[in-house]
Amino acid sequence: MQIALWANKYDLSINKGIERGTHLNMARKMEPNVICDHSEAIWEAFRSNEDNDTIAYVPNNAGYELFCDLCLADMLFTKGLTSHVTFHTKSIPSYVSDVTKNDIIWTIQTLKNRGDPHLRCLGQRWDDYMANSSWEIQEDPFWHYPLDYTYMQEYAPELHDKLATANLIIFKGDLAYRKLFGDINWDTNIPVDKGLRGFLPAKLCVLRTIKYGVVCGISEEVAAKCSKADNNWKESGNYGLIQYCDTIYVEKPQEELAFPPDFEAEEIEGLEGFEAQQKTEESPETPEVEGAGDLGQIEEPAKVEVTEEEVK
Ligand SMILES: O=P(O)(O)OC[C@@]1(O)O[C@H](CO)[C@@H](O)[C@@H]1O
Repeated sequence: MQIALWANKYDLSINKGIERGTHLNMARKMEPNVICDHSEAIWEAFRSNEDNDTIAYVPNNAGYELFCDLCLADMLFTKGLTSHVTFHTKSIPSYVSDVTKNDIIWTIQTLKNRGDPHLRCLGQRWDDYMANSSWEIQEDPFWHYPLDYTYMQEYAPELHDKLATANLIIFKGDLAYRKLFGDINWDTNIPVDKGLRGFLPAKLCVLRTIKYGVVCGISEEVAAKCSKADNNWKESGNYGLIQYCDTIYVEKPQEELAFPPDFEAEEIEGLEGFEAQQKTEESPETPEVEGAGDLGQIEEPAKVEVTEEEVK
């Protein structure tokens, strides 16, 4: 999970420089910077499931982050912790590197044709999982609507119902975090279930490096330690969260929010014309890039002294 978490550093905005083979080392180095770690509860959710072991995976950036997400899904699948994975993708990217269905297909096909036998083997295995429907990809335009996820049930009920069939939903990345927690400037110590404001189609977890000010589930003490270690801790991408929720917070404060979206369902449906237009445009073939797969230069992060008890 930590490997998939720290792969979230590699969005196009902070990936600079080229350095080979450093992701595992980086994930090890960054371990103390996971300032909220609900991994045990997540593993327990995998272990305790009785009749439903489907996982819904909501990936974030294409490229190296997606590769790590596929590796995590592969590990859960091959270890028997799930027998089915649905990858939920945006129909069109909100941010240039957001994963689409084509990115997953392209990644798998590219791996299948690599010279490296390990990568080829992964590509072949994932292609087989797709072919026998153990893995599937489901696109939905809701993911790129300007709506936080509390609006899913109303504006994308089928997507909500599909997520509700999962034992666990894995959300990746900063943007998903903002949409989960409504882009609200919460006090960091607001409990995760409260921040979700009733959005809980199934048990969920989020793997996110913090790149923006929305943070929940962190005690005041831990937040103070982070600020002391790094003034820029909410934007640097050097602090990580592995958070879990399986309890519905009943009170719905949605009406009290200052900025409810100011448009009707028909206007959202109007987006369909735009999507149709996008689909008719041929996407250019992706060129073979020198050094593709290399990782970004890793800056030494400021370490935060947080005790094991504090991150749980
Ligand atoms: O979502 P990701 O890839 O982890 O984060 C990339 C990012 O640019 O996208 C978000 C929305 O613009 C920002 O909060 C964030 O900095």
